[in-house]
Amino acid sequence: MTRLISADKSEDDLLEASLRPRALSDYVGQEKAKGNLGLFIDAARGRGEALDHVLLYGPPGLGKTTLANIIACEMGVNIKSTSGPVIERPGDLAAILTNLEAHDVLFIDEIHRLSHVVEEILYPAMEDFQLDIIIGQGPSARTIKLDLPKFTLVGATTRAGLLSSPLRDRFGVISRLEFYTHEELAFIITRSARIFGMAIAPDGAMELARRSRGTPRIANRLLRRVRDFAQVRADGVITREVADQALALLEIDEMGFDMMDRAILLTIIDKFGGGPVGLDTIAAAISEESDTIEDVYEPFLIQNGFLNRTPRGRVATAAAYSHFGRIAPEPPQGKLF
Ligand SMILES: Nc1ncnc2c1ncn2[C@@H]1O[C@H](COP(=O)(O)OP(=O)(O)OP(=O)(O)O)[C@@H](O)[C@H]1O
Ligand SMILES: [Mg+2]
Repeated sequence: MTRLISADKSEDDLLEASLRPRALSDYVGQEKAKGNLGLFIDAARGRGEALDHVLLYGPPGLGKTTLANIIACEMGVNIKSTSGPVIERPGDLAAILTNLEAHDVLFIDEIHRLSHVVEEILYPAMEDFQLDIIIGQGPSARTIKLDLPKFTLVGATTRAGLLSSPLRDRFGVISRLEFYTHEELAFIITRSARIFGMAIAPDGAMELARRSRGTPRIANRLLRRVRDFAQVRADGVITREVADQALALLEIDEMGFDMMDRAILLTIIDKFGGGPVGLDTIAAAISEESDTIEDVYEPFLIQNGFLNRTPRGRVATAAAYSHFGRIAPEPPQGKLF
């Protein structure tokens, strides 16, 4: 079963390609990343140079791929897109690199999943725009250096922490994408509704925004589900009431939590006395991958103060207890000093 709230891509997100903003000025929010990139893009264009390599990181669905495409568009260059797990051998990367044109953007999604041997090809390519190729085997093997066009590597990852430091150090621009505010999401939802030709009231957009876990991909997905509901059960207009009823039907609560968020928090609270409990233990208890919990669900729960990550494991906060109408255990008395 695919989760409605999941920030992962799924088939119906193909539709979202049509929702992708194409210019930096249409890209809502992320003022810090946008400000930096806008400046560097202007400077690079002014000098007639390739843009410095850019690393974008942040939870899924916040707009890394979108931003990579916008960078190429704003630079007026081509973009070649690939991803870490797809590039299996050094030769695969060499083939991609030698096919680039000057100033092109090479977008590598999930760059933390590049293999070591491939990563090593990337170092001289990023730094000196050179490719070291080994020809032959054994004693007769020799390396030749090939010059590459000056290109821009845009890397995206949900986990900057998993990047090796030599790789991270070769990026001139490192931008972290943040969760969106409700206002920004309402704006994105209204824009998407306009593109899809749907009728949505401002309070309907705001209600969806509030429940989208700070994530545009989820906002767009909820919009489509709620549209179905509005068509069948209401007169087609997405008002606050319609949004509310549709989301209740989809079991998405007022914080935007769905089954999986609830499972994570309630497991910690009910089965492990509020924690601390290790990530792997939680994962086993709810039959979900630790990586998925860490990448997709946790960031939002942590950022909004429902979950804490401590050296001894995950802990449910007082806010989590009160969200589920539970009484938080008293903190140990008299041990503070
Ligand atoms: N700033 C934004 N303004 C408007 N729409 C956005 C913005 N960011 C993302 N979106 C919308 O959200 C969808 C998901 O964005 P995108 O695919 O770029 O996320 P991502 O960070 O690459 O996710 P992943 O980590 O899963 O690859 C896009 O199709 C786009 O429509
Ligand atoms: Mg992406």
